Amino acid sequence: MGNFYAVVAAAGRSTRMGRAVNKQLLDLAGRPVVEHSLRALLAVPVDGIILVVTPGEEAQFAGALADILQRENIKIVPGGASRRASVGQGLGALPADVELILVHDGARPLARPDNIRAVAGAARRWGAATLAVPVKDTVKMGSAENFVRETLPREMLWQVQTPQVFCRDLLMEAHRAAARDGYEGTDDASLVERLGRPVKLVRGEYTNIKITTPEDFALAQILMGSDLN
Ligand SMILES: Nc1ccn([C@@H]2O[C@H](COP(=O)(O)OP(=O)(O)OP(=O)(O)O)[C@@H](O)[C@H]2O)c(=O)n1
Ligand SMILES: C[C@](O)(CO)[C@H](O)COP(=O)(O)O
Repeated sequence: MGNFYAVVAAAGRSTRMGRAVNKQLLDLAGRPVVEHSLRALLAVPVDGIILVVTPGEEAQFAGALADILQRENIKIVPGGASRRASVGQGLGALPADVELILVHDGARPLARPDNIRAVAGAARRWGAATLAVPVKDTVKMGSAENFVRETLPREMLWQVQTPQVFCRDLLMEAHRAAARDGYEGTDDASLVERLGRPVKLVRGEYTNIKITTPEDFALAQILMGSDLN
């Protein structure tokens, strides 16, 4: 298949990290968090990356990533008020001839190139695919008063990650429909699901964590220096 581009969403506010600086610019093993995410994609390889950052932080990202930006085909664009809007901004900056689109969180620095190749292969076959891992804990649905309503069937539950990969036309249609309907969702796969189209689950690694809270960052520091990822 033709051009394979990535959109990396890095335009969040890092509220749950509770730090003044964008979590994607924190130093993780000598590099900004987001640089690890970019390097994993470039190793796949992808043909180019649109890096979506918080409006007003473009210069900060450009400075922190100066070396890699000089060497690689990476374009920085400002994001939007929600993750869906930010990815939408990234989609708008893609070249016209892109056929396969990968969407990744800038805050997932531990994605492995072999897993990324696997999810891209599944998207080529099925149209849409996401990395995911089977849920390990028992998951219960709670009521508003915190009483258990239901124990969900664990053998069918997956914890969904990024990268998620899509054929261009399908992802574009899903984003147009979501924007039209005011549907935000928490990932891109859910925008495709609501069109009634299949999304293939590709088993990834438990180490592909998203840095959301300070304990995630501490865990990422441990994992980065270990042979577990
Ligand atoms: N308007 C937004 C919101 C989120 N993201 C990105 O989507 C990914 C997943 O979001 P999350 O981890 O929730 O990041 P934040 O929104 O920054 O976190 P918080 O909710 O704690 O503020 C992150 O890489 C984040 O930068 C984005 O590009 N644009
Ligand atoms: C896209 C994602 O990382 C898949 O797990 C996740 O849904 C992002 O959610 P968040 O609420 O924006 O952290």
